[in-house]
Amino acid sequence: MSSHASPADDSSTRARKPLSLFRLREMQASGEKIAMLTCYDASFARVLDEAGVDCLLVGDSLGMVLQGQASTVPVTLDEVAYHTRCVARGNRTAWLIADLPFGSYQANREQALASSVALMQAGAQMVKLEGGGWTAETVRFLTERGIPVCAHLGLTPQSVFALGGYRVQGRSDEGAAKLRAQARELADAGAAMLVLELVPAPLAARVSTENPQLLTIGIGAGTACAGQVLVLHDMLGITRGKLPRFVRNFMAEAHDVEAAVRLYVSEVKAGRFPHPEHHSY
Ligand SMILES: Nc1nc(=O)c2c([nH]1)NC[C@@H]1CN(c3ccc(C(=O)N[C@@H](CCC(=O)O)C(=O)O)cc3)CN21
Ligand SMILES: CC(C)C(=O)C(=O)O
Ligand SMILES: [Mg+2]
Repeated sequence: MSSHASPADDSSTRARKPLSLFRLREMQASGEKIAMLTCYDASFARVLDEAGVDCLLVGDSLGMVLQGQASTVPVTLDEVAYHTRCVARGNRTAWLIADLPFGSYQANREQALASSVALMQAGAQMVKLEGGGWTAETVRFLTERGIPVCAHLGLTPQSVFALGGYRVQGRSDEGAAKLRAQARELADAGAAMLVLELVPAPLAARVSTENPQLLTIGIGAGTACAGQVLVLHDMLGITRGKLPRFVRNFMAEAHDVEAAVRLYVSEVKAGRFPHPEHHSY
């Protein structure tokens, strides 16, 4: 093989090896940002994978963007499993994460295990659950049984009715200290990844440096996390109504969906998204 790469051999078009937790940790160690998007079907999975998205999240946001519900609370395990099977068929190399929906893991550790098994058997490689404190025991139970877990702190939408709205979390000193303690507990319990949603950028930065064993993924959490995530329909400009400030419409700067997704990936990798002023708190 020639060492001179032809255009067709360029790294952006060359078939990529499937991502692993090991590879994601290498990326974090080398400072390469992780680009994640939500994904709910096979067609988008193929496009996102080919565009270089590192992680696909079958988010329970599907309840809002696909089903038209007012929150993620009505989403069922069967629905997430169905969309996970769809995404798994279209995906080739991206790391595939599925959300445990509301009510599928809160009862006890055994319920969380059964729900996680259903999502893993649907094709997920990692499950995500919301909240801190009581969840640490569940995270330990799952990780000890071979299930990679992503935790989720800050704005946890399944608790929207308890939180009183989609609001920035961890703004007070007490709130920030609590979130930091919960992140540490989740890391100690074996969580490999942590989504930080709608938290002040300095707090997300602090959690990231305090827990090097966690792959932190920010959404409205500033630039310091190991990676970023957005809801696919938001970054493609499809979502109607008032959008969170952390959203950027990449379709407005691109001629087709794949180009918009490629732009998102390159902006995340270059540290140009999120913009500290426009997309952070
Ligand atoms: N389409 C979509 N995008 C999302 O990012 C998303 C969902 N759906 N569904 C589940 C949750 C809900 N999310 C939300 C919803 C609203 C705000 C919001 O209105 N934020 C305001 C106020 C923040 C504040 O200052 O307290 C903002 O300007 O960002 C944020 C996150 C994030 N998730
Ligand atoms: C926004 C991400 C983190 C999520 O949990 C979802 O899409 O459900
Ligand atoms: Mg979710």
